[in-house]
Amino acid sequence: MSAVPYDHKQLADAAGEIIVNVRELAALGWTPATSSNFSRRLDAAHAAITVSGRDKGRLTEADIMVVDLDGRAVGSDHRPSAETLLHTQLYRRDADVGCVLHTHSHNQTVASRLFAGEGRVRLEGYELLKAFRGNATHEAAIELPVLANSQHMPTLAAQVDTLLDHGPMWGYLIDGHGLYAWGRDMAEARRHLDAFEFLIGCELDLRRLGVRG
Ligand SMILES: CSCCC(=O)C(=O)COP(=O)(O)O
Ligand SMILES: [Zn+2]
Repeated sequence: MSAVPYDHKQLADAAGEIIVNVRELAALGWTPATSSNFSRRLDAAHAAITVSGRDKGRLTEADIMVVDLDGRAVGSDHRPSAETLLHTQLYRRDADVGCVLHTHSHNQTVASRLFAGEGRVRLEGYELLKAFRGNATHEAAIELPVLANSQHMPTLAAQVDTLLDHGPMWGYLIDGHGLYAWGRDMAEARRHLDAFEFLIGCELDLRRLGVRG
C-alpha cells in the first residue's frame, strides 16, 4: 500500500480540472476576495478540495489538497476550505456526486438577499431548465432553496440533508453568501452552476423591470 491512500495521477487530474475551471469562474468575477471553494471526488473515500483562504483566481496545484469524507486533511498540513463539510456531505450521501462548486457571484449574492424571506427562488418557464440533470422539459419548475447563513457548518449541512431527503436537487443559495451547485462530474456541475447563475440573473432583471415581485 502507498503512503497516501489515494491515486496521485487522479489527484493531478482533478487538480488540473479544478484550476482550469476556477480560473474561468474567477475571470467572470464569481470568486471575489478569496471567496468560493471547489472540490472533485477522487474515489469512494477522498476528494480533492481547495485550500482555505487562497486566491481562487490564481490557483496552482499547491492550492489543492486531499480530504477524507469526514473532512480531515490527508497527506497535507494545510487547512482545507472552511466549508469542506458542505462538500463532503454531498459525496458521502450520494456516490454519483463527483464535483461540488461554490461561488459568490454578484447575482447569487443579491438574489440570496432578495429571496431569503421566501426561502427559495422559483425558476419556471425557462428553456434553460433543461440544463438540469433529469429535466427533459422547460415546463418543469425548479425551486432553488435559500438557507440562512451560518458560520456553523453542521447547522447548514443538517438543513441541506433535510432538503435532499425530499428529493433530488442540484444547488442551493445561502443568504448573503453565495451558491452551491454540484453534479456527477465537473462538466455537469459547471452546467448546473452556469444555469443557476443565468436563471437567477433573469429573475433579478424581471424584478428590476417591475415584471415580478
Ligand atoms: C473571504 S470569503 C469567506 C469564506 C467563504 O465564504 C468562502 O467561500 C471561502 O472560504 P475558504 O475557506 O474555502 O477559502
Ligand atoms: Zn463561501
